[in-house]
Amino acid sequence: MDKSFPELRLEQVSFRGVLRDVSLGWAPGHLIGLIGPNGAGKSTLLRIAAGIAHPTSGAVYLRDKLLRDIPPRHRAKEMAYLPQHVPENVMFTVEQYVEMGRFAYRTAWGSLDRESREAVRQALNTLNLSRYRDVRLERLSGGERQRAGIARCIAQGSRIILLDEPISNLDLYYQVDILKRLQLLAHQGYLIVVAIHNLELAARYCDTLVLLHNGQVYAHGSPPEVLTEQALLDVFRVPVKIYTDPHAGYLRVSHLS
Ligand SMILES: Nc1ncnc2c1ncn2[C@@H]1O[C@H](COP(=O)(O)OP(=O)(O)OP(=O)(O)O)[C@@H](O)[C@H]1O
Repeated sequence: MDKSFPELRLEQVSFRGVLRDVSLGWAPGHLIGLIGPNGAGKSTLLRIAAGIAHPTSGAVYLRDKLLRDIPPRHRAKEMAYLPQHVPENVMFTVEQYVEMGRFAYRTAWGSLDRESREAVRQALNTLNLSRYRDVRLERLSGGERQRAGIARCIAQGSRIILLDEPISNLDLYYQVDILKRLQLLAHQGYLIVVAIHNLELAARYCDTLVLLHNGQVYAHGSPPEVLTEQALLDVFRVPVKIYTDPHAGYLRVSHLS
């Protein structure tokens, strides 16, 4: 497939005054960072892109098909979605929870095939959760539970992965580890979209950033194109200095207030 062909497309999407006339298109092979202040509409946009909420006007397309016309089981083979909060009070073990990511592949008897069991094993391993496989989700720490959510999405095996603040509860090691893994997956041909508040990590690992402000796209492009001092002042109301770290070579965002 032509990598520049938008796999997932939002066309003039509006939602109850929360999103206004949002048009975006993303191709496989990219890690996209969705940034913006609290209440800007990031979660709403991801829910709409995942087909969990429907736009009040406009449309979402997965390649040439309207997303809302694709049955849930087929959609699950195409895209995975991690909500902002992984449920706490559930009785399932970590393994059972990650297995739910494979629901589209369950046999008519509800069992998992070999490929699914292997996908679950690998995802638990990748997220360093193998030793918790028989522990109930409610017994995990916030960060461990978030990693279980990411494991469930990765186990799903779909080429589009939408993650709402996947690193918000993670320690520094896992923040970097997860972003590196997502970047690698994206560059192997996945389309990955993450809502993220850490602007420096977003700049470092994402190929493209979308800056949302009051439900509209304020800027969309490469990290240096989007992260400008004026844009951050306009959107976050914080004066910042943006510069390239002379030692690391990465963008730094320094608060001036
Ligand atoms: N179903 C809904 N109907 C109407 N308004 C909603 C709905 N869901 C969310 N909102 C409102 O939309 C706004 C944007 O919410 P959203 O969760 O998308 O923001 P966000 O950018 O993800 O914020 P945060 O960084 O705090 O997670 C909020 O003011 C919220 O109250």
